[in-house]
Amino acid sequence: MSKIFVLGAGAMAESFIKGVLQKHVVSPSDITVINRNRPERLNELRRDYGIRPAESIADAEDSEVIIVSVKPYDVRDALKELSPFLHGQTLISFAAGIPIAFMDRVVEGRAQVIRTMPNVPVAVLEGAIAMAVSERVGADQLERAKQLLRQIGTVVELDEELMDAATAFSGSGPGFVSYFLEAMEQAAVELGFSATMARQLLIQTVVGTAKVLEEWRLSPTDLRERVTSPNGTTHAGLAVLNESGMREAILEALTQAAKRSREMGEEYTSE
Ligand SMILES: NC(=O)C1=CN([C@@H]2O[C@H](COP(=O)(O)OP(=O)(O)OC[C@H]3O[C@@H](n4cnc5c(N)ncnc54)[C@H](O)[C@@H]3O)[C@@H](O)[C@H]2O)C=CC1
Ligand SMILES: O=C(O)[C@@H]1CCC=N1
Repeated sequence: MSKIFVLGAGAMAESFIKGVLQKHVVSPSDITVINRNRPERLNELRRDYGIRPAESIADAEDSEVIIVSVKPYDVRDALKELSPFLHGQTLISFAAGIPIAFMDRVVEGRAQVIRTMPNVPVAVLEGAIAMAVSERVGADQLERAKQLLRQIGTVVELDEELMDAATAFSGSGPGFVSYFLEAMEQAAVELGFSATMARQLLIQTVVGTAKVLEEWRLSPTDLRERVTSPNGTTHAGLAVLNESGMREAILEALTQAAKRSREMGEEYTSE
């Protein structure tokens, strides 16, 4: 694989680096990372992964792939700084909400822009990666980008108008699932468990559930029905969740998350 330049050294960038290095698709010395704040962060990443801290943004010039992993409100400035060093490289953005047309405009067409919404499980090669591209991206570059991202997760290409929704349930998804688990863990503690003991069973329950859904090709409705015995324990618990409006709350949570993605796109790209 070619050289990769990573712009921004936060949580999502680290997950990406961890994932691609596990697959040996690129060697650590071929990953150059730049960060605006906290220079010690680059030393941490060098120590943990062997990546190369960038000397300056100009180092992007030598890379074939550039990962944009700065916060949405930093994308404009980051791309402006990057722009003089672009000459057709593939630019893969992780930023929530920021449209392809805006990025194309800021870099004045000097890069092939691919908008993605990955999630943190790319670090363990179990990412869910939504991807949108414009017609400006060449077939070869698109294929190479997909090959890279497929190493670290499932890639789903979709129309850009669906990216805000994908951001809500797969980008933010690990946060929502963790929230549910936080509540389960708290309940387990109330029921007499230690948090550590409960977590062991809870995490395995989520991993096992996901695997059954995937391997047996069941819908969540099918699996829920298999687990729910008439008048049994699951039935008793689900009755409470239904009465409490859990389903409506989830719908509203994802609607608001998607709306926030759209809003960020508008807020941080207005001239
Ligand atoms: N954290 C997550 O689970 C996910 C995040 N994303 C997206 O990934 C992007 C990064 O998110 P996080 O890693 O959570 O953020 P973060 O805040 O942890 O990291 C962003 C880093 O970018 C650096 N930065 C800002 N401007 C820069 C510039 N001009 N040049 C170089 N470095 C610069 C900051 O110093 C910071 O270390 C965001 O756009 C977010 O929407 C997407 C999917 C999931
Ligand atoms: O919360 C956020 O805005 C980012 C985007 C998806 C996950 N984290």
